[in-house]
Formats: sequence, structure tokens, C-alpha cells
Amino acid sequence: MAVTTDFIDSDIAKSKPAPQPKTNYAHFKIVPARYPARTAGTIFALVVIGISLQSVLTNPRWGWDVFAQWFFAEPVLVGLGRTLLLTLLGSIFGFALGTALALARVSRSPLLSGLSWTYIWLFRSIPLVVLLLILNNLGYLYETITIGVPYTGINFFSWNTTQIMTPFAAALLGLTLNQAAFASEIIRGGILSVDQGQLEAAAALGLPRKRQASRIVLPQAMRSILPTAFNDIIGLAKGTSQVYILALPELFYTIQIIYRRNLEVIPLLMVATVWYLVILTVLSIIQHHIERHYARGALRILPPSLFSRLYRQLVPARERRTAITATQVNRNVSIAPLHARGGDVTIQGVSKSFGPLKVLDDVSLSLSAGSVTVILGQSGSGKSTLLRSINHLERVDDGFIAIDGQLIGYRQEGETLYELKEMDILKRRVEIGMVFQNFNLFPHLSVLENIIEAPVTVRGVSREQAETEARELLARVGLADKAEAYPRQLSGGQQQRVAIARALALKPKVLLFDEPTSALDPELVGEVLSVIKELSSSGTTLIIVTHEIGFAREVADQVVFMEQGRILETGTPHKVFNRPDHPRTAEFLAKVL
Ligand SMILES: Nc1ncnc2c1ncn2[C@@H]1O[C@H](COP(=O)(O)OP(=O)(O)OP(=O)(O)O)[C@@H](O)[C@H]1O
Repeated sequence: MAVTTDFIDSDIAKSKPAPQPKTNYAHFKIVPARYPARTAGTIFALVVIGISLQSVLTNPRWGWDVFAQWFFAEPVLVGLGRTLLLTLLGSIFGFALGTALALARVSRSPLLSGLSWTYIWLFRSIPLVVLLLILNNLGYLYETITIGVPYTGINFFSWNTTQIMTPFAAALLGLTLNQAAFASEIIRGGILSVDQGQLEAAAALGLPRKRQASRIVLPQAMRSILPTAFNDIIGLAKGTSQVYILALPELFYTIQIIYRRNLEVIPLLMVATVWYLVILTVLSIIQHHIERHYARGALRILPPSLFSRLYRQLVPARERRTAITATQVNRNVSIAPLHARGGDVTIQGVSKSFGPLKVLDDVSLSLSAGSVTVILGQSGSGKSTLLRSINHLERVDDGFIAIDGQLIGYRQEGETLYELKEMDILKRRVEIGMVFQNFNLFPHLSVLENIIEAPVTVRGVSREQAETEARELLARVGLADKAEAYPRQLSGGQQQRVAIARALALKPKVLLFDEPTSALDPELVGEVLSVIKELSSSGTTLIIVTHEIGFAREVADQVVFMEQGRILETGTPHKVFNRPDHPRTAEFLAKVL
């Protein structure tokens, strides 16, 4: 009756896990997995290295004794110095001019952009050798170079062109002009690779244009700029050999002069080759470290650098921990109130079109200070455009929007409205915070840096005070322990809570939420809504575009229903959700409820 016994045994096994025999593995021998292909590959590499070394070291024609004699010889080192100087100055001036050209190329002025395009087109077309020869003969075209006020006869300085255009000056100028044309396209490519949302987030925080470029756009652009830029600099280091045409003895030209005299061609070419290898190695190490610097925040975990790997090997973990604890900062700074009083928002007869499409059509709305308004409507009904118009990310065609009686985007004098310059719009924008659907945190800045950027730059708060307030805000959104993390190391819900803290750091009168939960997984929606709910009693005026009807019912003072750019209905949540006036509202609610 083996079958019956088996049945009983398996039943028992299901109800109670069988006790596992305890095994002592201490005396077991571990055999690592074997990888025959890897072993074969290693042997092959060893053979190739061995043969190469033997052929290079034992063949007397390589002339290693001559190589040793010339490697550190004075003329070679002087030539090397010139090559390094030309590379360094050519890179610095070339990239500085290239950055200006790239910014001009993306400028909104068509003439400036056209001028930059023409420069790039011209200097990328002219071969470097031709350019160097033209510059060397510049004295023939222009006998003097003068700095002064054009067409007035007022001159400050005047030089004889042939005297100042030495071979070195011509070489440096030629390399710079040539390098700038290529560098500008590399930089422009980097600028274009930065997400548009980043610019909008920076503008919504009121950061000035210069700060947007230097702190937000360029650091992120650097990730795509650096590999190509270093390729270009390495090309320049080798390309300096073209200045031989000006009889300028840089490294390669010096080598040529020497081997033409002593006929030791190969050993001297080896001298040049090894020095170029040294230059390339140093540049590659610099590239690695700069790239690593700009990779902060782009990778979830940054691989340890060469130095930190060495540090980990040399310093025991216990000592490292003590060192970190010793650098903790004293955070006893007074905490300012975290909210400004809410603002009254008046939207009067606002219209906006994109081409033939009228997206907002005579929209009027009045929101009292500290109120919570939820805007509902089908996709494409103009909800986001209305929000973006409130903080002037979109310029309206007709009507006006005012906060506490102050017009957005305009200055009023009597009956005339003057459009504000971008700088002034940015200043006023700090009163209106905005939280985006896709968070738009700055990925290269830590959570703390994201939050303090605008208060420090725009409001002029001290860094210490801004950090204290930022930590307080982070504690309020439940992320006190994430101050040093980078956005990509956080979940979507956490990122959105940081975005809310960032908007609050400017103590705005009005806070706009553009579908703050629609990019989140359902289980993360609740944590963001509870933060907004807490804010609803803070006195800040909240305007929220959302499809979360339950949430709207709970927190809203007023619900607005939009369709095809028009407001069809407004009222309390109780009225709009239970007894809507308009059949379209009822139809929409029937779909989403
Ligand atoms: N920059 C733009 N250029 C052209 N059309 C635009 C632009 N921005 C928005 N639109 C159009 O305007 C209309 C309203 O867009 P908006 O984003 O305001 O709608 P929405 O109600 O917020 O939609 P959703 O709920 O899907 O976000 C859409 O038809 C959209 O295609």
C-alpha cells in the first residue's frame, strides 16, 4: 500500500514544512566556475603582447638608444612645450568663442543667429592650412590693425600687422578660429539635448536667463558635449603639427628637423609618438574625471573614482565613518515661516490661440486668496494652457490675469499696458509656484540643491538659511532623509513631493499643479495627494488640474469644468459633482466617476 502512504506523506508535507537537515559547509571546498573561452582569450592576449614586446625590444632598428638620447633633449622639450601651449590656448579660446557662437546660434535674433551660422559655415569649409597661410599674410591685406570708434577717426591703439602677426600668433589665431567653428556645433548639440521641461521649470522658478544657462542647461549639456569635445581637443593636439607650414617648430616639426640632420628617422618618430601618447593619456584621465563630475545625478549610483577606490583600499571603513561624522554641520538657524499669504487671482476675458486653434476662449474666473480650485475637463480642453498662462509661461492674446491686482506680464500706466521684459516677468514669477506633471526636477542637482537654487538666486536668501528652510520643507513632505539624494535615486512619488517642496521654497502666493499625479503609479498617487491636501489649509491659493475626483470632492472650494477652451461650469464640489448644470459636465463625470 505504498500509494496510500505517499498520499498521507505529501499531505503532511503541505501542512507543515519538513525540517531541513542542518549541514555544516565550513569544511567544503569551493570550486570556481570555469570559463574556457575567457581563458583562451587571456592566453591569446598574452601571446600577442609577448610577440609585440619581443619584436619592438629586440629589433635593433627601432634604435631605442637614439630614442633615449633624444626623448628629453632640449629642442624636443621646447617643441613639446609649444605644442602643449598651442593645444591649451587653442582649446580655451576656441571653446570660449565656440560657446558664444552656439548661444548666438540659438538666439531669438535672426540676424545674430545668421551671423553665427555664416561664421560656422565659412570656417568649417576653409582647410586649416589655407587659413594659417592667409593669417600669416594678413599684413599684405591690412598693414595696420587699429582699435577705435569706427567712422569717427578716434583710435585708441594701432599696431603694424606684420610685427604682431608672428608665426606663433598666426598659429594660435588660426587654430582658435578653426576650433571655435567646430566647438560651437558640439556645444549647440549639447544645448539642444537638454529637455525643454528643464527650461520651463527654471523659468517657473524665476531663475534669470544667465543662471538658467549656467546652472541648468550647460551642466546637463556637458554630458553630451564632453566626449566629442575631448575628441576635438585630442584632434587639436595632433593637428598643431599643421602649423609646420608657418615654420613654427612645435613637436613634430622639431623632430623632422632633427631626423633630416641625423637620418635616425624611426627612433625620432618614436620620440614624437610616445610624447603624443603621453599627451593623449593625460587628456583621457582629465576627460574621465570631468565626465564623472558631470555624471552626478545622471546615474543612479556613480561608480567610485580611481582615487576613491584607492582610498577605500588604504583607509579602513571604521576610520572613514568617523571622518564623515566629524563633518556634520551645525543646523541651528532660525526657521522663517514657510508660507506667504495666499493671493487673489483674477482671470478676465483671456483668449489664446495656437495658429488656427483657439485653445482658450474668453475665459474669466475669480479665485479668492487661500482658496483651492480644481480644474476638470477632457484632454485638450485647455486646462494646462490656462495654468501656464497664469504664470506667463504662455503669453495670452487677449484679456488679462492679475494676482492681488498686479497684472501678470504687464505694467499698467493709465489706460495703457506695457509688456514687461523677460527679466521683470521672472521676478514676478516667484509669487507663483508651479508643479509639473513630469516633476521637472534638475537631475544634476541633489534634492537640497534643487530646493535652495531659486531662494538663493532669486530671493537672495543666505545659503545657510535656505538650507535650513529646505530641510524643514523636506521634513514636511516626509523626505527629511533624502536631502543629499539625486532625483533619479527617488521614486516618482518622492520626486513629485520634492517638486512640491521646491515650489514652496519660494513661499509663493499661488501654487499651480498641472496633473501632479498623472505620471505616477496608482500606489504612489496617495502620498502626493496627502501632501497637497495638507497644503490646502496653509493659506496659499491652490489651482489644481487633476482627474482625481475623490480628492477634488475632499479639498476643493471651487470646481471648474472646461471644454474646448471655455469654462462651462463652476461651483462647489457638492454642487458640480451632485447636481451639475451643464449636460456636458454630467457626461464627463459619468465617464470618470
Ligand atoms: N505649444 C503648442 N502649440 C500648438 N498647440 C498646442 C500647444 N500647446 C497646446 N496646444 C494644443 O492646445 C490644446 C489644449 O492643450 P492643453 O495642454 O491646454 O490641454 P489640456 O486640457 O491640459 O489636456 P491634457 O489633459 O491632455 O493635458 C490641445 O489641442 C493642444 O494640442
